[in-house]
Amino acid sequence: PSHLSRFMLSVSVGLAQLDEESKTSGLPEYVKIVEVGPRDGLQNEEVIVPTDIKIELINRLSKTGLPAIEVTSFVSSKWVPQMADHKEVMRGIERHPGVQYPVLTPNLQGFNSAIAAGATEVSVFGAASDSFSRVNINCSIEKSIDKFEEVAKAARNMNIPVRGYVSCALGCPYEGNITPAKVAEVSKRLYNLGCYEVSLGDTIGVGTPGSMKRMLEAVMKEIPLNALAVHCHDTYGQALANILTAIQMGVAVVDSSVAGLGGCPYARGATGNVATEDVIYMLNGLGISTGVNLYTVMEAGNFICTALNKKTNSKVAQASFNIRTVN
Ligand SMILES: CC(C)(COP(=O)([O-])OP(=O)([O-])OC[C@H]1O[C@@H](n2cnc3c(N)ncnc32)[C@H](O)[C@@H]1OP(=O)([O-])[O-])[C@@H](O)C(=O)NCCC(=O)NCCSC(=O)C[C@@](C)(O)CC(=O)[O-]
Repeated sequence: PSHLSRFMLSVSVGLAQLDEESKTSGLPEYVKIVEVGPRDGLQNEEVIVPTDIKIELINRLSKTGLPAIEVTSFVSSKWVPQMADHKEVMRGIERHPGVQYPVLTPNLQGFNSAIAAGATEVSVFGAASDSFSRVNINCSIEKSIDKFEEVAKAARNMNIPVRGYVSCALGCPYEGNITPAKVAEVSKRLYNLGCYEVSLGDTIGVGTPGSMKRMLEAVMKEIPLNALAVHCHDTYGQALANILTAIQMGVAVVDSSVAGLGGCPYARGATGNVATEDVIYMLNGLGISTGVNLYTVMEAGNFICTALNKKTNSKVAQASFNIRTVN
């Protein structure tokens, strides 16, 4: 719609000036967005989303300029039936040059299936809470590290990059508070076993800029800043503030989910991830480049929300589509 295009154009006109500002503000000039909607978003839908809809969503996201799209999980379909079509999705998507397509692999069995289906990047997912680890992947933190080491070893032999998640980095649905020291310890172990990047997950969205800052200060003592990402859920409405805090501390990789889809089946009450649209809008406003076209992400969000018959969680998409209705 023309008014929406005009709005986007006016936003982009201001970007050149803002770009100059970000160079002097101490903020990163570029932030990499890792789109997790097709996995973290769709794993939490009550209905099983048809495979062709997932493939179409990923294909649309691939055309937005996003540098990384988490595609699916090679986990047990008894545990997460929503991801049971992992092979078909992995094989069905169009891969665009310059876009990474990571998939979750909790153990060697998942890794081997992922590689057989054509995966070229994998993620292991640990937790800073032993209780959450047991509920989510059926083993202690200690045991999970052994399994991740097996994955990392196999991946190294094949030159497959491995990303690592630390869930419950700002709180656990079963244990409550998690100390920054524990998050730092698990992050360091993932980094040392070969994860090129560690994504710190506020799985239930309870963090605040204060707890984010304290947690990052502890983690940054153990692993390099350029190996850190943040993964914020928006349960308490703090996600953008938490991300801004992380960016101000130098973190330059942010996970987000188109239309704010998401949650974790093993963290009751956890709502969606921060919406990709809202993150891009904020970064655009800060003059930080992402290489991602906001409008086409909104279109992809509109596609999946229409397919799922639900309302977007993105405030930016809601506002933009409201402008359309009003005009
Ligand atoms: C991890 C397992 C598989 C362990 O499950 P397990 O039962 O402990 O595994 P097991 O080794 O004892 O094997 C039992 C059965 O599972 C099968 N199995 C074993 N491994 C696999 C595999 N990789 N793929 C497919 N099947 C597998 C295996 O073949 C066997 O099958 P059976 O003989 O009974 O028919 C299970 O607990 C599981 O699937 N959990 C689901 C984990 C999950 O996907 N959670 C949600 C994502 S995490 C998240 O959302 C947080 C994050 C990442 O977004 C960050 C944040 O927000 O904080």
